[in-house]
Parts: sequence; C-alpha cells; structure tokens
Amino acid sequence: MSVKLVLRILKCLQARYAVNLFYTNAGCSLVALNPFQPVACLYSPELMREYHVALCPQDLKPHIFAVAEQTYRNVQSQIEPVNQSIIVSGESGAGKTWTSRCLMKFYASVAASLISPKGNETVERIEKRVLDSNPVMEAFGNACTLRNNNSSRFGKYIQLQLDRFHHLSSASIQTFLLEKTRVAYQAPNERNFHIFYQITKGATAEERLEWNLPEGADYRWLPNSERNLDEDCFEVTRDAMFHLGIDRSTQNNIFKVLSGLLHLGNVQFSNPVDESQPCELEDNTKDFVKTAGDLLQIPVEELLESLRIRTITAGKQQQVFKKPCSRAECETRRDCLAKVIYAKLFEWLVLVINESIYGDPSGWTSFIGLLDVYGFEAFPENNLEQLCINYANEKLQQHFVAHYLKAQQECRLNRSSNTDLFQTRIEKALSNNQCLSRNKFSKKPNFIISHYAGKVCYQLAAMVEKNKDPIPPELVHVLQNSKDPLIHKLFPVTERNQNNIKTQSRAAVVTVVSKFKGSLEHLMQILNSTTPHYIRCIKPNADCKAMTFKKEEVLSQLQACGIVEAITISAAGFPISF
Ligand SMILES: Nc1ncnc2c1ncn2[C@@H]1O[C@H](COP(=O)(O)OP(=O)(O)OP(=O)(O)O)[C@@H](O)[C@H]1O
Repeated sequence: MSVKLVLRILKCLQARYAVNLFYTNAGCSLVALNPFQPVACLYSPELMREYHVALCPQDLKPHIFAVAEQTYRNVQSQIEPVNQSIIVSGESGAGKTWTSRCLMKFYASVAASLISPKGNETVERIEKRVLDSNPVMEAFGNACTLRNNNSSRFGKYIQLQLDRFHHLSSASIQTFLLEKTRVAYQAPNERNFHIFYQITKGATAEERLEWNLPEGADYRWLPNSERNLDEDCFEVTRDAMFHLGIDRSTQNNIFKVLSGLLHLGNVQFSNPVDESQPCELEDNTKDFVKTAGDLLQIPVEELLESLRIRTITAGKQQQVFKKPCSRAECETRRDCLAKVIYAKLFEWLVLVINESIYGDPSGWTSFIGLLDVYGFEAFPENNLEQLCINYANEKLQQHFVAHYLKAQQECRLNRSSNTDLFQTRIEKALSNNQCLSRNKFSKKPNFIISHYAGKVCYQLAAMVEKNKDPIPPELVHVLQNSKDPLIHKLFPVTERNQNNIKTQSRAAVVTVVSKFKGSLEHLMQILNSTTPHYIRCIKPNADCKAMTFKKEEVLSQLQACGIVEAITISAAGFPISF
C-alpha cells in the first residue's frame, strides 16, 4: 500500500484529534479515537436527539450516534437483512466498553418502549435493566490492568430485541472467555476483579462480621488494594443487582462465597516431613482454611482432603487408592477450586441477567447486536488465551473482508493431547499453509502464525493442559456436597456423577478451544445474517493521556484492526470523510 496514503490517514486523524474531533468515517468503518478525558456534551441526550431526528444523520459529524441511528433506521426500513450488528473492536483501553455503553444508552433512549413491560408500572423498565447489566458485568468481569483501569476480562455480545413498533422489548447477552485465572493470579501491578475490592472496601460493619472481612486484613489474591478507583463503588453494583432481580439475601450469599475465596487464597502448604503424608499447612494459614470452609459451607476436613489427596481407581477390582498430592499440586488445586467457583458464579450471573431481560421470541421481530470484542493481541509471551482471541479476530476480519471485499483468509486451530504431538499435528495439518512457521532459534516449543495483523509467536508449553482445563473430580465432589445454597445451585449433583468420582474423571472433556470455537461459530452465523457496522476504537497513546497522539501506535492499531489491510486489498481505497 502506498506510504503516502498511510501518512495521509494518520495526518488526518491527528489533525482531527487536535481539535477534539474523535470520530472519522473510513469507508465502512467508523474510527473512534479515545479522548481519555470527559468531553462536554459529546454523549448528551440532546446530541442523541439531534442524530435521531436528523433528516440524514450521515450528513452530521461522524459519531457513534450516527452509526447507531443509521442501524436503527435500517431496521425500520425493513429491507433485508433487517437485523443489524455493530462490531466494536480495538485493543485494551481503546474505548470499546465505553462505546458499547453509549450505544446501549442511545437505544435505551430512542427505542424506549412507551409502556412498561407486562403493562405493570412497578416492573422495572427493560431499558433500565439492560443498562443495569453493565455495572454488574463490569464489577464481576472487569479488572484494573496495566493497560486499562477498567479492563473487560471477557468478550460480550448483546442483542437488543425490538418489537414490531421498533421499541426495545427484550435483550440477551452472550459472553466469551472470562479470564478466570485472574482470581488466583494477578500480574505485577494489576488487580483482581473489581468485585473483590468492592466488598472489602464497601461492606458495612455488620457484613464484615458475617463475611469475616475485618478492616485492613491482607489477602494474597487482593493486590494493590490501596489504589482507590471509581470502579470500587459497591453500592452501584448492589443496586444494579437488585434491579436485575438478585435480592439482598442472594447478594449476601454471593459476597460470602467471594470472601471464602479470598480466605482460600491465603492458605499455604508446606512439604511434609514424611513424603507418604499429605502436605502440611503453614502455621499462620490454619485459620484461613477454617474460615474458607465456614464461608463455603464445606467441612474443613473435607476441604483439606480435596486439596491434598488424589483418589486413584486402578486394577480389575477397581480398587480405590488415596495418594497425597505434592505441594505444587495442592496449590494448583486450591487455585483451581477458586477459579471454578468464580467462573460458575459469573456464568450464573449472566444467566440471571438474561432471565431478567428475556423476552418471548414472539414479542420481538428484529434485533441490533452489539459485539464488544477484544482486539488482536501480540505480547512477548503468547499462549492459549491469545490464540483464541486472535482466532476470533481472524474470523471477524474474515467476515469484514468477505463482506466488503469478497476476499478469503484461513487460519486453523486443532486440539491434541501433549505438547510434542500437538506441535506435530499443527505442522502436519498446516504443512502447506504459508501462514504457519516456527521460531527455530527458540529453545521453547512454539509456533508462529502470520495473522492478518502481523506475526504472533505462541508458546506451546502448558497450552494443551490449559485447553483441557482439567478440574480434579475431588473438587467437584466437595463442591457438590457444600451446604451453601448458592454453591449447591452452581454445582448440582447430576445422576451421572452422583457419588461417582471415577465417572467424572472419565467424562468427555469439553476443551476451552472447542467451547470457544462453538460459541464463535454460533456468533458468526448470527453476524452473517445481519447488516454489519464497524466501529474501530483506537488508543492514541499507551499512557492513557489526553491530547496525546502517537503516530506509530495509531498506525499499528489501524493495521491490527484491518483498516490498512482493507485499503490495501481495495484497489480503490476507502474514502475518508471529515
Ligand atoms: N469516549 C470516551 N470519552 C472519554 N473517555 C473515554 C472514552 N472512551 C474511553 N475512555 C476512557 O478510556 C478508558 C478505557 O476505555 P474502555 O474501558 O472502554 O476500553 P476497552 O477498549 O473496553 O478496554 P478493555 O479491552 O481493556 O476492556 C475508560 O475507562 C475511560 O476512562
């Protein structure tokens, strides 16, 4: 592509940014530069109205409301495909969540139903419930990272469903790939999910007593809690949960379980003197395991056994042996227990939110889908998470290219049982694929994929294990036996696994990739049946500073979101409108 054109695009974006023009049309996409400061009236109700009543919203300044209004009018026009989707993409901190929230507010305002759902004024309006899903999902699914104080650690697709009068009648939410490892591990200078800080900072004296959270107590899984963020506001989360139908007693139950996880994180093991014995508990952590057991309503002996002892069934007689776990295994089990509880809790919350905003399909005739998806990622070390994210980006880019430029790209991913075999299978499956290579100079097993946005080297170590995401059956068993009503609901005893640890361990493993691929394919089917609109969020500088535009950083993002590539493929190039 011509260097001149790239420079022209950059110059244009920079000039506009300098005079507070954050949105620019680039052909079929809207480029959204993050202002990193509040901009007066940029999202006011008056401005929403202006775009809503405009004769031709596209003639007004480029804005996300112009995209939103155009999308809404497409639905009203009833021209096939009636259903619409807005794909909001960009790297961490670029402004996807902010943009999605503003789009939801726009639709909650312009597509507000004239009467309350079910004709009952006391029932919370659907628009409010849809908006209330944001603080709840953000409290449980967002965290402060090096790149963004309020980073979404999951992908989200929300479908706003409209009735035949084009009023918002219901909605549904689908989430992808929650970064559950964060519960038990936070990178230096990063934090755990916001909700943990909200409960430790915002609980009342009475709740502190009940949840066993004394003021100023230290938790290993709660780093950097001295940093106070706007996102630490517990009351907002609680109110939103309440409006979504999660009553105070269930909330109490949730927070108690979360406190149990914090105590679990403080449990430390030490090697036993006699190796045939289970690991010992470090002296200063004995109280933590007891409190964790109390809060999770699991007898402490059972909890300790599930963390320290593996059950093996062997021989013709199917004899059951018990083998003490090593210290590292105990720690992995402790972390796994926390992750599995948190992931199930998040899944359950999404289910509750969906129930609260659900509408019978006979009540809606069209929809507008908003996809807030993590952008292309390339770190010094990349693993399964990046592979999944970049695979999703490949799919979306393919969709973008196919939709506008009718070109094709392919990138494949398989699963296997161990690192070497996996490497061999990848190489075999893709032997004729020029997009695959390997860093032969690295001692670590790896493979490189040439994505549309650049090459990424993936480390194979632990990838296969991460993909299987194994949960020791003893942990499932102990959770199924918990007396806590919420945990009981999250881990029901099914007929298949009742009292049968062996069956659980042999149960078909649904890998992370196969699950992710399945939901992605489902999503792509939906997107393919809609008219797509693209909003490409760009982070003008990595330091999140206002009024700072770094050309190289913007350029690499334009490349990563495919705008530069799209212009390259398109001989004509995209028009840029001011
Ligand atoms: N339009 C905007 N106006 C003012 N500030 C903004 C705007 N968009 C984003 N920001 C600022 O940038 C921060 C990061 O934005 P946001 O959380 O939406 O990023 P993101 O792309 O969703 O990141 P992640 O992928 O990590 O979740 C916000 O917390 C906010 O401070």
